[in-house]
Amino acid sequence: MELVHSGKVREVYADGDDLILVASDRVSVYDVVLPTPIPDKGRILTQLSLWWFERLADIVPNHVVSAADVPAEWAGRAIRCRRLEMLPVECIARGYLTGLGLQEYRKNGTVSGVALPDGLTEASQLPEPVFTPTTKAAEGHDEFITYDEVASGIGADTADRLRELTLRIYSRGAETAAERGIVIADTKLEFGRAPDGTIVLADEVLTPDSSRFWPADQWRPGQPQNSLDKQFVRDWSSTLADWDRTPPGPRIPDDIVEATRARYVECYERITGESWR
Ligand SMILES: C[C@H](c1ccccc1)n1cc(-c2ncnc(N)c2C#N)cn1
Repeated sequence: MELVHSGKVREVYADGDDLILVASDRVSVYDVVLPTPIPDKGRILTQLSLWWFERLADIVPNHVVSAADVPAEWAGRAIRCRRLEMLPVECIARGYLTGLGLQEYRKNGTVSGVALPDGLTEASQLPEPVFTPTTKAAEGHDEFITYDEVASGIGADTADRLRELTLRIYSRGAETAAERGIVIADTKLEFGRAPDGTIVLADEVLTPDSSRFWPADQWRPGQPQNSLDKQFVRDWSSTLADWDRTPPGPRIPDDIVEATRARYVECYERITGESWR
């Protein structure tokens, strides 16, 4: 099986006409992959994606061929998916302002060309979710692009469809999570085009790796929010005086690994209502 794409925490292999998307147990903080695996992280996030794909099928078709027909060594953390012509846009929906979106807003009062109200601050909830696409930068951080730039790149109809789908999927996810005490502040989606031209939801969907998950009962606009999944690792890593946040990073202590694993289990169980087995 040929490796065709490698990301910080996932790989894509070619298998005949299909692809196999494999999620590892690696965790990345501050864009650095740490050397200590979080047991079951890959399985938990893969099963969460599958749960969302099923519940979003009324909104958009997806790329899943099979979650079972994958090599045994990757059982539970790999998805056989149909090969699509991926669209060159990171489709980001934001319901809250933070991260690079907040930085862009503070510079221009807009994000991806979308004007936002004055007076917003760290973790402000936006009046309504906004589509803030970025490019897929080969190196470094993705760049914000305007909706018009997306349209000039892939056509107005496709751009309109991506915006509509991104916002509908985010709203469905955010509403579902809010009922379970979780704020999904933003999410990144990727779409591809099937041979018949249909726009298909690909990649992973509404996971803590592709989205910001915050505990709703701790939401306090005006300050950085705790990440539901990664906060233990972030807090631990910020205590390290001698790590300059460059790879490979220090080994994560066992207690932080276990607490982080428990948070991924909690994300899965609270969102799906199912016990992690
Ligand atoms: C961004 C993502 C990625 C994942 C994991 C590691 C590095 C990159 N990726 C997805 C495809 C892709 N290509 C064609 N058809 C598809 N159905 C998919 C999917 N999903 C290529 N890359």
